[in-house]
This record gives sequence, structure tokens and C-alpha cells, in this order.
Amino acid sequence: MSKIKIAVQKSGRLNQDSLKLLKDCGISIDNGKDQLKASASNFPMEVLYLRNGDIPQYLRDGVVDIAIIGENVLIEKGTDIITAEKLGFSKCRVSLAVPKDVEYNSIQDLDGKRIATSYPNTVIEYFKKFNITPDIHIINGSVEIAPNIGLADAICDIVSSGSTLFKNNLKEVEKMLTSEAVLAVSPNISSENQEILNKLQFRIQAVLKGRKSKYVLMNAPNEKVDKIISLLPGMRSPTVLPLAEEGWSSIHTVIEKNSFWEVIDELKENGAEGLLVVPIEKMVL
Ligand SMILES: Nc1ncnc2c1ncn2[C@@H]1O[C@H](COP(=O)(O)OP(=O)(O)OP(=O)(O)O)[C@@H](O)[C@H]1O
Ligand SMILES: O=P(O)(O)OC[C@H]1O[C@H](OP(=O)(O)OP(=O)(O)O)[C@H](O)[C@@H]1O
Ligand SMILES: [Mg+2]
Repeated sequence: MSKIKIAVQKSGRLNQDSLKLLKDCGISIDNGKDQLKASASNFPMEVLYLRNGDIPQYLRDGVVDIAIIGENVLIEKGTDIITAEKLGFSKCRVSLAVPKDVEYNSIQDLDGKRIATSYPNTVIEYFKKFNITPDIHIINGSVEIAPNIGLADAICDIVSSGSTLFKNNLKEVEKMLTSEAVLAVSPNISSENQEILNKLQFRIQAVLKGRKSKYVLMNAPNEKVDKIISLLPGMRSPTVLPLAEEGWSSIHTVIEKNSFWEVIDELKENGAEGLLVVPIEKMVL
């Protein structure tokens, strides 16, 4: 029987969340120490641990069928590769930054300036829109140090909290793109492995929907139930069950994770008591 080959980052920012996602999909991977290849014991899958930056080429060559990779790397090196699913972790942006004390009005200020980056194609594409040809210096790490050591006038790199920029006396001046981890697919995937991918994607979607939602339970006097239901931003109509105590009901529903805080005060004001918010492991609609 065929097995789908998935590339997961060997070490770095994506590694743990990628393995956690597979685990939450019910896939057990037999990991030996320092192994670069591992098999799943309960799903037709082989995991290859690779460098994030190398993955687009492996997908193109068909060495792997699918991968969990930073979207920004696909934009830089793999515009021909299909994104099957956004995975909701490793969120960041790719930005241009200049030294804090440099005056910056528009991107035209960077015309003729030296830009240090690990993402040359992304910079070239972005500058094309403004008819500027950047003077790019490719660096593969610690890009933020470049202006301080006189290697460049500006940088283009990943920004998340902004603390690396801050520590290096830089300010973000252009947000070029946003990125998160994605499930990418080789253009050469076989039809057999495409079927396995469909099964995996079904599981991933159920896990991601579960992560975005909460199961909410509360008690209320019967005469307040209709009003409370009207306040709940639910999936469908909530479940209402009678409590052992005469005249009281329990209301159950699923709501989007963050919307709970927006409605909690109103629910309480309208008679809801004993509210419970419970995580959801998987959700199939
Ligand atoms: N500070 C950050 N916050 C959130 N996401 C980030 C951050 N830095 C990087 N990422 C995302 O995680 C991905 C992997 O980053 P990481 O620094 O671990 O590896 P890398 O240096 O790009 O790759 P390689 O595996 O080739 O060494 C990036 O492509 C980006 O999508
Ligand atoms: O805005 P922040 O939250 O400070 O994050 C941004 C930093 O994170 C990444 O580096 P990472 O820590 O992955 O180190 P690396 O250069 O070794 O990949 C990125 O290259 C930035 O330097
Ligand atoms: Mg990094």
C-alpha cells in the first residue's frame, strides 16, 4: 500500500506545532532519536525531517508529496506550489525595517539603498510594484544586525513581536506580507497519495475547527431561555435540556473561541448561571 511522504521542519519554529497537529489528527509517529525519517504506525504516512528553506524544491521534485511549511517560504521559493490548508500557527509578517533614527516617508526613500535579507525574490517582487530596483545583499541569518555593522541601509525579515527589531534599534516601515504555517502539496502527487491527502485534510479541518471553538454550557430559569438563546452566537440552534430542579434548564452550544468574552456579561445579566467553557478536540460539521 502507498504511503504519503510529508516534510516537517527538522528543528526550528515549525517543528513542534507541526508534530502536535499530526498527533491531534490521531497519527502516531515512531520517532527514533536523531532520525531524519519516521513512519506513522496507524496511518499510511512517512515523515521526512527537513530544512524549511529546502522544502519547496523537494515538493517540486516530488521527493515529498506534502509539507508543513511557512507560507513566506513558499512565496519566496515556491510560487508554483499549491497551498491546501492554512494551519493557524507560526503567524508572522515579512517587513522592511530601517534604523530608528532614519527619516522614512515612503518606499521611494529606499531607492538605491542596500537591503539585507534572506528573502530576495520577495523584495524584488514587492519593489517592482513601485518601479524600484533594490540593491539586495543576501544574508542567511541575524539579518537585523546588518544596518548596525554598516552592511546595509535597510533590512527585510520576519517580524512577529517586533522585539528583535527593537533590540537592534530598527523600526518597521513596510509590512510586505503576512504568513502562517500551511499545508503545501507537490505538483507531482500521485492519485493514490492524493486520496490519502484527502483523508488527512479531513482530519486537519476537524482539528482546526475544534481549536477555534468552545463548547459552552449554562443554567437558566426557563422564562429566560429564549432571551439567552438570542444572545448566543451559536453553530445552529442550541440544545436545551431540563434540569432536575423544576423551572430550570441547561443550555449547551458551540461558539467561536473569542466571542465568549463578548457575550458573557449580557448572558449573566439575563439570568445565565454556572457557565462552563470547555475545549473541543475535534469538530466535524
Ligand atoms: N518570530 C517568529 N514568529 C512566528 N513565526 C515565525 C517567526 N520566525 C519564523 N517564523 C515562521 O516559521 C518558519 C520557520 O522559521 P525558522 O526560523 O524556524 O526556520 P528557518 O530559518 O526559516 O528555516 P530552516 O528550517 O530552513 O533553517 C518561517 O518560515 C516563518 O514562517
Ligand atoms: O519579532 P520577533 O518576535 O522578535 O521575531 C522575529 C525574529 O524571529 C526570527 O528569528 P528566529 O528567532 O527564528 O532566529 P533565526 O534567525 O535563527 O531563524 C526572525 O528571523 C526574526 O529575527
Ligand atoms: Mg528563523
